[in-house]
Amino acid sequence: MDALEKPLLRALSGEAVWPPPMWLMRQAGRYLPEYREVRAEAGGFIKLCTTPEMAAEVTLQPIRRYGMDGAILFSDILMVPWALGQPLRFAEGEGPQLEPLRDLAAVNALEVGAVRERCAPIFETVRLVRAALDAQHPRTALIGFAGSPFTVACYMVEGHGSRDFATTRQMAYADPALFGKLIRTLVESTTDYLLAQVEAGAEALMLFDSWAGLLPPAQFRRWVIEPTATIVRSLKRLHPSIPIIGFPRLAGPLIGEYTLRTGVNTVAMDTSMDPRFAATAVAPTVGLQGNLDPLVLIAGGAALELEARQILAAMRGRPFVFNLGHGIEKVTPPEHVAQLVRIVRTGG
Ligand SMILES: Cc1c2[nH]c(c1CCC(=O)O)Cc1[nH]c(c(CCC(=O)O)c1C)Cc1[nH]c(c(CCC(=O)O)c1C)Cc1[nH]c(c(C)c1CCC(=O)O)C2
Repeated sequence: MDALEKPLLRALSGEAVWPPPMWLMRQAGRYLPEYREVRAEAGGFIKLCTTPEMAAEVTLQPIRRYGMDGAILFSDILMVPWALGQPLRFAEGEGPQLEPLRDLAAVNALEVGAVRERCAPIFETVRLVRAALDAQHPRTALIGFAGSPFTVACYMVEGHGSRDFATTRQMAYADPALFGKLIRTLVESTTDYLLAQVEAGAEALMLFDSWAGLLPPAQFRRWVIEPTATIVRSLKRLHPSIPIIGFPRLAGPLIGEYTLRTGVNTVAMDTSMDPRFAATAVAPTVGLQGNLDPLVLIAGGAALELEARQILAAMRGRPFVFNLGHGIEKVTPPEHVAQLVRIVRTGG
C-alpha cells in the first residue's frame, strides 16, 4: 500500500478517517504470552532492545494478533541515556535504575557523539520491522519514538521512577544553567536519534512526555514546550511530511498551547483528558489520539464497550487515532484487546 493510503498516516496528517485507525501504547509487552517467551529467551530487557531480530519479533506480535494500524518500535525511552553512557539497568519488579546525574561533570561526561553508533541495533530493528510490514502488513504504519527531554531528564537526575520527581524539579529551579545544559544535550541527541529512525524506515514519530504535567505553567513552557518545539522544527526541516505525535501527559488545559507552539501534528490525550475539551482546545486539523483508561481494558465486557463508544462519539468527524490514555497494564487479558478492536472497527 502507498504510504499516503495507510489509515494511521492519513489520520495523523489531519484527515478524519472513519472508523478511526488504532494502536495501543505498550501493545507489545508482558500481557502477551508470546512476548514473555521472547523476553525470557533474551534474558535482560536491554538485551531484548538491542537484539534486532528479537525486538522486531515483539514489535510485530500485536500486529499479527490484532491487525493494529500502527506498529510501535520495541525499545524504551531510556535507551537514549544508556547510549549517552549513563549506566542503566532494568531490575525485575523495581523498574529502571540509573546512576543519578547531579552535577556539571556528569552532564559533561555524556557522549552525544556515541548515540548513533550505540543505537545502531535499534535502527536495524526499524529496518527489519519496516521490511516485514511492507511484505506482510501493508496497511500498518511503523511508529518510531523517543522520550521528550524533560521526562528523560527526570529519570536521569532522579535515577529511578518517582511519584513527583522532586529532585529533578528542584534542580530546574536551583540551577537552571545546569538543568538547561542537560536539556540541550537531550534535544540534540533525541533529534539525531529520531532522524536515524526515519532514515531507517519509521513513518511517524511519537514523543513521550509522561511527566510533563508535574510542571507549573512557566516551567512547562520552558522545559516541555520549548525543547519539544526545537526537536519538531529540526525534524520537519529535513522531513517536512513526517507526522509527529506529542504526548504531554497530564498537561490539562495547557494542551492547546502545547499543540500550537510545538508544531506536533497530533496530540495524544492522557486518561484524565476530556476528549470534548481537547477538541475545543486544538485546531480542527490537528489529530487527537487516545484515551481509553487502561484499567477498563482489564475489566472488559459492558464497561469497556461503554467507555470506548463514548470516546468514539466525541471524536467522530475529526482526525482521530484510537488508543489508550497510558500504557497497557500487564494483567490485561489479551481477549479484551480483541474485544476493543471489534468495537473500534465498527466505528462506535
Ligand atoms: C516512562 C516510560 C518508560 N518507557 C516508556 C515510557 C513512556 C510511556 C509511559 O509513561 O509509560 C515508553 C516505552 N516503553 C516500552 C515501549 C515499547 C513500545 C510499546 O509501546 O509497545 C515504549 C514506547 C517498552 C517497555 N519498557 C519497559 C517494559 C517492561 C520491561 C520488561 O518486559 O521486563 C516494556 C515492555 C520497562 C520500563 N520502561 C520505563 C519504565 C518506567 C519501565 C518499568 C515499568 C514496567 O516494568 O512496566 C520508562
